[in-house]
Amino acid sequence: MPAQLLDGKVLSQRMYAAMTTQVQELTTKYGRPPGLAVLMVGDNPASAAYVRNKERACERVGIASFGTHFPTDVTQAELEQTIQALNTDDRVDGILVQLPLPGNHLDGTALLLKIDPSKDADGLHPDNLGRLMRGEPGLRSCTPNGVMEMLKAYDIAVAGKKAVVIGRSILVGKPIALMLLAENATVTIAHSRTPDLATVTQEADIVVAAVGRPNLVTADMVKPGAVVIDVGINRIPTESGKGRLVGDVDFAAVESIASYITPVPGGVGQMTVAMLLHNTVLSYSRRLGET
Ligand SMILES: Nc1nc2c(c(=O)[nH]1)N[C@@H](CN(C=O)c1ccc(C(=O)N[C@@H](CCC(=O)O)C(=O)O)cc1)CN2
Ligand SMILES: [Mg+2]
Repeated sequence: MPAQLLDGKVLSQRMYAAMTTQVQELTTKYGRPPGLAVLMVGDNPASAAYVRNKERACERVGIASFGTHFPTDVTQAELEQTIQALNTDDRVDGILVQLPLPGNHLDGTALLLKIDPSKDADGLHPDNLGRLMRGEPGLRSCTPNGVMEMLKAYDIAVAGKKAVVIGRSILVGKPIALMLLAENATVTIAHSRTPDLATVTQEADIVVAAVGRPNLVTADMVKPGAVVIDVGINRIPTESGKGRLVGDVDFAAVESIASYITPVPGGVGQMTVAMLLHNTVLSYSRRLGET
């Protein structure tokens, strides 16, 4: 029997519907909508598309967006001043810097440190990452939080399960490992220096692939009945020249072995934007003393 799809499209639509009502009520109560500021530098086409998706999603649920687009040669000081101004702008509840930054002249970590942690919609400030590590409330990073939301929505038990996370990035690998641990999974983090990756993943009840390499996870690496979460986003060339989006998992082969699997597109990526909006509303609510 093929695996059941974990449908990020359906789940994110459901979240948007609920958020639309919530945002309407909050806007009436407090006299202003929640606001999200996205800083985009340069013109990487994929980043521009993600930023457009974020702005469209905000518009759909009634969140105000304050997008700022900078040329590639913007200075670090100019970006830091913009962040400082957004920190004190009462219309803004969430701030994020779209990644990756172009060139080598900008220090992304230094920019993140400038964001007021209570407005850190991406959950990437060390304060929020530290809160995650300590199990304290804070803003959680969007993609990992979206994965946890998917597992919850499909009633997939995590406690007591063996989870293998492939990838150790600060954006996905490390935070998802901590979130699975917080839900009492036994977590292994594998990476490019892990010898014999297949032996490690074959043990897993839950596999999370977050590396950015097409077909990294093949059928022989997956235990029958495992839950497979594909966080990879890889655009591969096609004859038409348009390119095709694939994840890190050989979907066609793994689908017949796993119990649940996320598609790409239409899986985790959809949840990333939904969780960003969720964080913006959460930050607004906390800043106004709602929660
Ligand atoms: N500051 C940040 N930068 C980046 C993040 C992030 O969370 N914060 N994540 C990625 C890019 N990203 C959001 O920024 C993102 C990636 C993918 C999707 C998505 O909806 N994917 C769709 C397919 C879309 C397509 O066809 O290209 C899907 O999987 O269905 C949304 C957001 C790196 N940078
Ligand atoms: Mg996806």
